[in-house]
Amino acid sequence: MPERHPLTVVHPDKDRLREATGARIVLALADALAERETVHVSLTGGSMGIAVWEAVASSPLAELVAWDRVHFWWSDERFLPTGDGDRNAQQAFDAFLGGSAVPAGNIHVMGSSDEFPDQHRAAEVYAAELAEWAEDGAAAPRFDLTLLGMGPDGHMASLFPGREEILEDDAAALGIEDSPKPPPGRVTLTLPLINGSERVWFLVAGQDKAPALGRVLDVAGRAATVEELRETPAAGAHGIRETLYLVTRDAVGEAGG
Ligand SMILES: O=C1O[C@H](COP(=O)(O)O)[C@@H](O)[C@H](O)[C@H]1O
Repeated sequence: MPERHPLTVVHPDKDRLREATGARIVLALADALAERETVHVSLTGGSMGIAVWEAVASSPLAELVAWDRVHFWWSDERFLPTGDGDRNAQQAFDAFLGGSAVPAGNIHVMGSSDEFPDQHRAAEVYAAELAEWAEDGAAAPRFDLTLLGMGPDGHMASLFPGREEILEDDAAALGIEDSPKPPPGRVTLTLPLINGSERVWFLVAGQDKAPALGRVLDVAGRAATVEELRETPAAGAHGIRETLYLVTRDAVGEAGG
């Protein structure tokens, strides 16, 4: 197993986290595009997961990126009708994608409740779309960058604590029922899929997340045990090349934020 060298970058507050991460995203994409023709990014929802794309939208650096060569995917989605303001894709569209030069064909949204009978079918179809873009028989394209949020309960994507979905090692995507965070129906990528990413960046802000983030950082340099994964699913995610925890001061239990 390759060694992990996670890095935590502490920002004074949410505004600085948003601005710094917006710039970091643009530079990482520009670097990745210098290495290969097509770059794949996996987005997350949540407060910081959307705010950083507002920062990209207003960044003068954004012109460094050939947006027509970047593909967008999601680590999870709320199973709601197309256009619902609570859908992660809709929020990303409003924050950045809608006003960007990214072609519609590069935007791979997870299925919505007006298109599919249930979230399980939406997950199967998303897994098939991922496989279409994979190289060499893999389950998905290699994500150059995966952004993740984390809830105060330690969930990431739609992989929640105290449940078995975090241990799924076969499917690429899963339908989730009875999510403890609304809405109850969701679609999520699985942990092995997320861990196939070159870079995984967690965006974590707020004092309420300090206990869960503490547990994640305790195991960040090694593989989490099954018990640790069940208690804090976010503790299982890491990138092949890089794992970054981009956090606010209060999220690591310091004053401020
Ligand atoms: O519901 C969700 O929550 C998490 C975390 O959101 P946050 O607002 O606490 O940062 C998010 O990462 C996930 O994509 C979303 O569906």
